[in-house]
Amino acid sequence: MSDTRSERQPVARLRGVSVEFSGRVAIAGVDLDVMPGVVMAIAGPNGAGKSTLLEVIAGTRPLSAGTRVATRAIGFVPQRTAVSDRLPLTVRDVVSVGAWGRIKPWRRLDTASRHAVDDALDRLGITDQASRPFAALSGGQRQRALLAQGLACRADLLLLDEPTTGLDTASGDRIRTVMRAEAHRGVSIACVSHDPLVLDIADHVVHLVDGRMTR
Ligand SMILES: Nc1ncnc2c1ncn2[C@@H]1O[C@H](COP(=O)(O)OP(=O)(O)OP(=O)(O)O)[C@@H](O)[C@H]1O
Repeated sequence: MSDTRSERQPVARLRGVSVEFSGRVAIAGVDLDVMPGVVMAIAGPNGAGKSTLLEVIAGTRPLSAGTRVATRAIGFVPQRTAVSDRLPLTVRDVVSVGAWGRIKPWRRLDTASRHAVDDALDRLGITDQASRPFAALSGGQRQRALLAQGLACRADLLLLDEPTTGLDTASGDRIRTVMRAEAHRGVSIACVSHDPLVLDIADHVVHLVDGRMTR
């Protein structure tokens, strides 16, 4: 997490970033600083380039032009619909994957990692679901488990793709509460969302239209 020296440095900085797919522009000329301890929402119509921008921040999408600098640890929280129903994993297994950055995959978790997993389950209100198969959970519980996985990464920047879309009220409330609490702890949140309640709790909103930031 951020120390005092680096507190006001961006956790990720994009300058003049463009991404094209077969000559078709997905995002164009984006300048963006993601600052520590903020919730930044990324909004815009379908096809505007929101997910592509999230991938650029994550460092998983090659740039056609521009630069990306991100020196701190990044965690990615996928949409529940992007995760297979057939994974033969318990909820605790899914959350434990978040700790794999600090240990080797499938190794026994060390004490600090076990605490991080327990804490993440507790904060998302799914401790009682920990032994159940991930596939047996409701949509809201699955999305909570995936955010818990993100918390277990102990990243400086968490990237979320539509974390509350189509969820029950209690799950949406819990997820937004955890997003704000993480920002309060100094973690930066960048979140693609159409949900007005997420835009309400954001410190700022990046609007994309046809791949360009409009404000
Ligand atoms: N892997 C890919 N190959 C080709 N084109 C792509 C790819 N990924 C995205 N695109 C195109 O890039 C543009 C931006 O897509 P992106 O998924 O980033 O938009 P979005 O705002 O997240 O859309 P949505 O809200 O529908 O998820 C679209 O025209 C899309 O078809």
